[in-house]
Amino acid sequence: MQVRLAATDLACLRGDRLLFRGLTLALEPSDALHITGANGIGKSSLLRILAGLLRPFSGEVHRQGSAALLDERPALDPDQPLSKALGFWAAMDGHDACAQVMRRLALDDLADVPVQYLSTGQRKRAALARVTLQAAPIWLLDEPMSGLDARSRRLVETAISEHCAGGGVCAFASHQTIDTVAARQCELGGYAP
Ligand SMILES: Nc1ncnc2c1ncn2[C@@H]1O[C@H](COP(=O)(O)OP(=O)(O)OP(=O)(O)O)[C@@H](O)[C@H]1O
Repeated sequence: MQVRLAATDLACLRGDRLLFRGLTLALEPSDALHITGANGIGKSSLLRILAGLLRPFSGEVHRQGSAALLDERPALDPDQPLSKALGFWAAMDGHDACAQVMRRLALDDLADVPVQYLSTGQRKRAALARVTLQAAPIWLLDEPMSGLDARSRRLVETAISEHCAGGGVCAFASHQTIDTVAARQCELGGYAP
């Protein structure tokens, strides 16, 4: 799999606040990066910069391969049953792996439940299903473990380790460790001018 995610000398300004600067990273196939730091330090901002959704104040991002971002907005139609909401995106992405991905994330029993009625943990697994269906080699996951019970946590950990074992890369922001991957650490410490 041709995949690489690199960033050079990144700085991020939000409002009038410089969140971080001088951040350089490079992820090769099968690499995982665990982004840590206090609330508001800039983890989500960094993931959005890496995804190409937010312009860095300075520095550059290079992506070889497409990226899928998991954040609070999974872009699943709230009025549709989960299988149809996911199926829409699977069709857009040109494959029919929906049932298989739902099974792997233990979502089959929720196939007929409208997205808006999913619980926090169910919604998180549904969002990861959406990311999985994108078949992008670069995963950018914002708090993939928050709100999950032990069983869901294992499912998500397995999905991430399988993605990396298959040659994908994964950068994730989390206050929790993910036991199944040997992730490098990127601690955002804040910038004191
Ligand atoms: N659109 C915006 N304009 C100005 N400031 C913003 C904007 N979006 C976020 N911020 C600020 O940028 C800072 C970093 O936010 P970010 O969501 O990246 O932090 P985080 O490390 O992911 O936090 P958490 O752990 O709470 O999720 C916060 O102080 C936030 O208020």
